Amino acid sequence: MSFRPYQQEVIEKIIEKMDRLVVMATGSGKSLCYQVPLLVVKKTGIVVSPLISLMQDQVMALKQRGIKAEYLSSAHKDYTIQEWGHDFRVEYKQLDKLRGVLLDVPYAGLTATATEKVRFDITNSLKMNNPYIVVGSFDRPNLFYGVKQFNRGQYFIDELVEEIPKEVANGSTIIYCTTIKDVEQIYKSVMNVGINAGMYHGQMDGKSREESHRLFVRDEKQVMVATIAFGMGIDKPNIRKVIHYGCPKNLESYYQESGRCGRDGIASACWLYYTRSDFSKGDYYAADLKSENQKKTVTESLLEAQRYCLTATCRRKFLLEHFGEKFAADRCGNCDNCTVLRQHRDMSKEAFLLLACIHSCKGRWGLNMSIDILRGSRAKKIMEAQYDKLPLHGLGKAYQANWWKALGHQLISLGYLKEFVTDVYRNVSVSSKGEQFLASCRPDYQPPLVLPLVGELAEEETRSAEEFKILAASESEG
Ligand SMILES: Nc1ncnc2c1ncn2[C@@H]1O[C@H](COP(=O)(O)OP(=O)(O)OP(=O)(O)O)[C@@H](O)[C@H]1O
Repeated sequence: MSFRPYQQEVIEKIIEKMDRLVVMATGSGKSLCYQVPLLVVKKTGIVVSPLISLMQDQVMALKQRGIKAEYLSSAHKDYTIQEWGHDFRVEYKQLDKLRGVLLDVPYAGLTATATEKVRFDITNSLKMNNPYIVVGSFDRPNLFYGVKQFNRGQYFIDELVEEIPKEVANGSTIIYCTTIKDVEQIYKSVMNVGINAGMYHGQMDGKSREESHRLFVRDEKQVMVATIAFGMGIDKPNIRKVIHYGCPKNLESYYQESGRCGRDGIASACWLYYTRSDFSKGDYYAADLKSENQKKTVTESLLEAQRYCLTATCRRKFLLEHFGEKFAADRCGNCDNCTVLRQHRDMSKEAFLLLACIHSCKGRWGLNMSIDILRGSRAKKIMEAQYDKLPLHGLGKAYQANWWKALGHQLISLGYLKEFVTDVYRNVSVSSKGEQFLASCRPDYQPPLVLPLVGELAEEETRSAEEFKILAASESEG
């Protein structure tokens, strides 16, 4: 066996008793970096893990190789660290106390998703002494990334189940759900079509979870339907598909969970299915949080996950840049946005209306307000602000609200609009690029703005575009 990038140097440094911080992609082989030094120096190591399933997985794999290992876990609760991306886990901050007990023992922090701020927090909180820091690429080139919009209901579940390979030889699949109720429903549907599936969530007792995990790892269950309790650290080489049924709360979780896919390096796919209501769960996620700052962070993180779902540009580039890694090309050629041929259309007129309306609202509202104005709403808040008097009021009736939202999100992802969080509210304003576009427009002329028809923009496109043309013509005649 030869080492993978960084492994040898990291192993050597720990043997030299240097503290280390290792940030390497999912599936890149971080475990070896702390396991091998212990075997070489023949000493016991303490591994602190954030998830019970991760401990089970590691202990199981070590025992299979004849290495003595045990785990101690909290009795009932499955800890997850969704906040990993923005804040270093509070309990982990206490690990520096071990410094006074375990003298002359090197510390190693290993993660797949730490941003620069979190790296600093880790080395600081663990009082790392002149740590050796390794930051590898986050890219997983063999993974295909794709996103689809869905509407809740049995019809969609049947469609989703159809996409699961029926042959065990085709590898296994994980379906991540956002609620236990969804896990149970999808599990039932998968079993109904004769696919041998397992289930894993935090309300199952420890024994059933362990059994379910074991059967999946041994290929006795072909599909695992799970909440994110079955997440980080699951190391099964032949997972060919990771499906997210519902948008995750943040991209750190998404990267970790989708990172279970294709760990043997063979081409595999990560599909994320979102439904629009997923994006309004920010309040729910933030409900238990005390500080305004934490609430804002959760809202912003969900917003970033929403942007990932709605972007029409390269998904890999988007993900990598989220983690602060520059991806030189504009297209990776291995995501839906880079490979699917999409219809395009000149949306200059519609973009002009939306930008002009948002401009009139002066960044004081979210996207929905401008859409309501364009669609001619006479709701109280519109009348109170006298937005019904704007010349744009009602000019966008021909399109559904969701169509306008999809256009708005495209304009955000292309930099014509900026969405930002104030308190916990999401406001939208016109960016300088959008201002430039507006400056080049007149009511009867807009320079071409050709956009791909993604998601809801593609739906009802022909009918609405025709109606819009008729409406626009009658407005200009009148
Ligand atoms: N040098 C190597 N040669 C071959 N296989 C390796 C090597 N290093 C690690 N692996 C294998 O790669 C897989 C992924 O390794 P590991 O579980 O340590 O990844 P990780 O970096 O901890 O990922 P994650 O952050 O996603 O949990 C494992 O199956 C491991 O056995």
